[in-house]
Order: sequence, then C-alpha cells, then structure tokens
Amino acid sequence: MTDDTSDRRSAEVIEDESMVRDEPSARLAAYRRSIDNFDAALIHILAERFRTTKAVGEYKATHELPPADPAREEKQIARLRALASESGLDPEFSEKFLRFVIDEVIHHHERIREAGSRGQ
Ligand SMILES: C=C(O[C@@H]1C=C(C(=O)O)C=C[C@H]1O)C(=O)O
Repeated sequence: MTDDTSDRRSAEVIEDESMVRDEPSARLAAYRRSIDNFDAALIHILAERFRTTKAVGEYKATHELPPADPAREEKQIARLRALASESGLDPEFSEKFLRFVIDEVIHHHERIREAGSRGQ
C-alpha cells in the first residue's frame, strides 16, 4: 500500500472525504480530534491503573511485602512486548513506557510503606 492510499484510508475512517476536499486543513483538524480522544482515553486508563496500584501498595505495606516484584515486572514486560509486536507498536517503546510507569508505581509503594512505618 502506498503512503497516499493509507493516508486516504485513515482519513475515510476519521472524517467525511468531501469535507476534507473542500478544506485541506480539515484533515489535520480531524486527525487532531481523534488524537485528542486517544489522549483522553490514555489519561483515564492511566488514572485507573494508578488507582489499582495504590491499593496494591497499601496491601503490600500491610502484609510487609517489598514494594517491587522484579519477577512480575519481567513477565509483564515480556507479555506487553509480544502484544506490541502483534499490534504494530515498537516493542522497545512499549518496554520503555511500561518501565517508566512501573518505576513510578514502585516510588508510590515506597512512600506508602514509609508513611505506614511512621504510623500515618
Ligand atoms: C503493582 C505491583 O507492584 C509493582 C509494580 C508493578 C506494575 O506497575 O506493573 C509490577 C510489579 C511491582 O514491581 C505488583 O506487584 O503487582
């Protein structure tokens, strides 16, 4: 498939083609409306993930479990790398992104544990 064909197909999915012909900048605006929706979904998904990992951090602090679980991280990273490859996303990027998120979660868990040990 040429770039032109794939470009046209993406536009068809996002926007009525006749509107794009009439106003060239409408295509960019349509792409950006779609990006806005994806970014909003990402933020909601991340907020839900952090809500769950907060509960995990509290559970770990109560049961005196360590904040990080490298075996679980390794499994999760391998699983998401495979999913990324299957869906056309760079697996290196998916690993870096997950590593970034997991490191933040571990900091939260450490803070929850410290707060618990100070009796807060
Ligand atoms: C959420 C957990 O705590 C940490 C964070 C993880 C994550 O964000 O995926 C995975 C493993 C742990 O290092 C967990 O143990 O499940």
